[in-house]
Amino acid sequence: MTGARTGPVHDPAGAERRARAQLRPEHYDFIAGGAGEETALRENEDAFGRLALLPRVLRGGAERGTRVGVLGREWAAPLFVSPTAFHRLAHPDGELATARAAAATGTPLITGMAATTAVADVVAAARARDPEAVVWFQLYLQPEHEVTTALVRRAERAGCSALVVTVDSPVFGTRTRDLRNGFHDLPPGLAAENMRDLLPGAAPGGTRDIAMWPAGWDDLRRLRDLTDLPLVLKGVLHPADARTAVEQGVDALLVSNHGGRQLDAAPASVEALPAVAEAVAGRVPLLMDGGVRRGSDVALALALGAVAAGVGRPVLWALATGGEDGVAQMLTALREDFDRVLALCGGHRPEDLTADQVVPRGLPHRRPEGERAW
Ligand SMILES: Cc1cc2nc3c(=O)[nH]c(=O)nc-3n(C[C@H](O)[C@H](O)[C@H](O)COP(=O)(O)O)c2cc1C
Ligand SMILES: CC(C)CC(=O)C(=O)O
Repeated sequence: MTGARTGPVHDPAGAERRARAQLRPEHYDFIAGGAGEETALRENEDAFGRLALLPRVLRGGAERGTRVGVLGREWAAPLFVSPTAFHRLAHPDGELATARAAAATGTPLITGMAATTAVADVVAAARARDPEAVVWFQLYLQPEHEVTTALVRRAERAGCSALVVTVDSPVFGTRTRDLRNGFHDLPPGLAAENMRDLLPGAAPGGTRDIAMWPAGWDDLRRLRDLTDLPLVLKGVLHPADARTAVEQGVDALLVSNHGGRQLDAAPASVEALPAVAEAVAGRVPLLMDGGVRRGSDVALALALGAVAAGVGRPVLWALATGGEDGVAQMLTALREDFDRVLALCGGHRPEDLTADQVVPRGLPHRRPEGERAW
């Protein structure tokens, strides 16, 4: 059979099940959980399930490629690793394993401020695999400007090529599972390493060290003056905010409901994407994350206006069960799955996917007068 599948099998549900069996229950819950009743969390995946892709046919066999350009760099595929906290909860090698796997597969990595490995070590691990590896740093603006400044300098010195400012977190979302489990602090030996020596008092130990704080557009302007790195705003869902962000000179947007961990009443990320894409009208690149589990999810996100889609939890499940190799296999399988979906949609390049190829599942609601559905 020509073109039959040979690579690693992509099995998102199985990966989570296997990871759950490995992890301490409160750590599994921290990763898997969302805010409130976990509606936004569920909706991220369900919303993709409500969308179908209309394939185009007879478009010929021009050479196919998955590369995309983002902020002046070529990415191997329209796929990146979203920032998630505390990778050493999932595996002793933590962020180092994730960074190596991302670099080895040509996948850009957004490393988190709440990492259990210092950003300099994360970037070094990635660059040891690929000197050209793309690593961005995710930042929560901090109430003390000096702390924000110190974090930005750490990211710059480490060699990160963009700052991803998470703006959906004026306060912490209600993490129902963490409250039930009493999970607030990292186990002994683990710390939010990027915060080391930035706060008075004890060594950094958990979620309490990272302030989620109601920053404003003024604070963003202050950050703009602080650094020449491109700024990406993460967590924008309202088209008016997207417009303001573009006017303020932001370099890219990451449309996200934070994996359903902040506002539980928020729409699924993919549902918010079309209005943001319309507001931005191509002036800056749009990234998205939330519920991306398979190649067709990436394709749907691209068709609706994103240039690339990110994965959060799938990375942690793969890390928990397989360390660096597990993450590399997952990223490879996801890229191959996307490549196949692209081909099946009649596309040769990611940009070939267009909004007219996205249709809601189910019978059409409106039919010409008097016409029967069957
Ligand atoms: C365990 C965990 C920790 C996270 N930590 C952060 C973080 O520190 N900063 C941030 O901007 N987003 C954080 N996120 C949100 C992710 O960046 C991303 O938006 C989300 O996980 C994407 O959804 P997915 O998990 O369905 O792929 C976290 C998500 C999870 C699951
Ligand atoms: C512990 C936080 C700093 C990170 C987190 O859980 C999140 O952003 O969802």
